[in-house]
Amino acid sequence: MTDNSPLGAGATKPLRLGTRRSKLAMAQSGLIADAVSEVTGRAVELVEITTYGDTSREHLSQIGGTGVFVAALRDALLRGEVDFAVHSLKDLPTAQPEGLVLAAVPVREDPRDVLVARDGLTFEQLPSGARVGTGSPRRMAQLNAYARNHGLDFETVPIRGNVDTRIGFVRSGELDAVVLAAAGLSRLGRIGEVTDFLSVDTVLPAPGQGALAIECAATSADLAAALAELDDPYTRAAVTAERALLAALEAGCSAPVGALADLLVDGQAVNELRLRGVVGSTDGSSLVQMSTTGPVPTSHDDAAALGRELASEMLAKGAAGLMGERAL
Ligand SMILES: NCc1[nH]cc(CCC(=O)O)c1CC(=O)O
Repeated sequence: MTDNSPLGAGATKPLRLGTRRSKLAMAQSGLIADAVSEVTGRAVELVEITTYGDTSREHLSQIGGTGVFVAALRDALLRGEVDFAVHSLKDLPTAQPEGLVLAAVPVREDPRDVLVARDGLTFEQLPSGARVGTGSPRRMAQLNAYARNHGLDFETVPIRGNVDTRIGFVRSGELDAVVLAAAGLSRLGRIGEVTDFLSVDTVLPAPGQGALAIECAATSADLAAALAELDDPYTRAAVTAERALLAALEAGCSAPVGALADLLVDGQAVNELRLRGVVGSTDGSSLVQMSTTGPVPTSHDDAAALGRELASEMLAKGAAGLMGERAL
């Protein structure tokens, strides 16, 4: 049964980790490669796979948003060209494809968004007319809503590109600031360039932000079991709730939806999971922001139920109307 499985008896070749070629993907894959090598006792080699998202200059919203970076990696997994893959969980479509399993969700990094601004500027210090780059409708909606509510008048500017490109807009003086995920910068060793960490009360991160997903073929049961040693049950529960919220809103990864689940700790005991969600129009003129709590989930279904529950409350408050506004 395990004859041609990657961890089967007699298998001696390195495990093949399919990865995008971007610096961020390589950094993430490198970290997981080391961890997998440790739990399996096997060498891991990186196999570079180019995706349409890596070569296209179009805006993500135009090429379909959800999953453009992921499809090629998944095809390689399903064809058996690689044994496993590492994704940024926030880029992963919520539907789990037939034939693949989410073998592990390791401990999440800092989920927050951050500002990289010229001259060390913090968010509150952005001057009137400052140009703040982000390609994310979620970030735009929340930044613009905050500006409206606090009398700030910076301008959000749609951009795309990898981390180097985006920070480059600030270094060249084209933009005053850009907004990025802390986790990506941290994995690239560039967290020192952050000039402000945005409170999640101001900008709620994308569902799954800061977490990685390790995926393999469902037929590689022994590999999936070994990878599961890298799973963190709390991170898994949190991102399951966040992604169930996203799915129930019928929104994709480029929709203006933020979600963050975290554990509420009372004394020493972890006793509740809180889930916060936000949907907004990209100009920030309307925002549906809600929160719920439930017992710490002990199953995938319980975690997902919390997400669905909050989604239906948000839909009752008009969330669907805001998500129609997909354009940058
Ligand atoms: N959309 C691209 C993307 N996908 C994952 C990360 C960062 C790492 C993470 O959130 O886990 C980034 C860059 C960013 O948003 O700044």
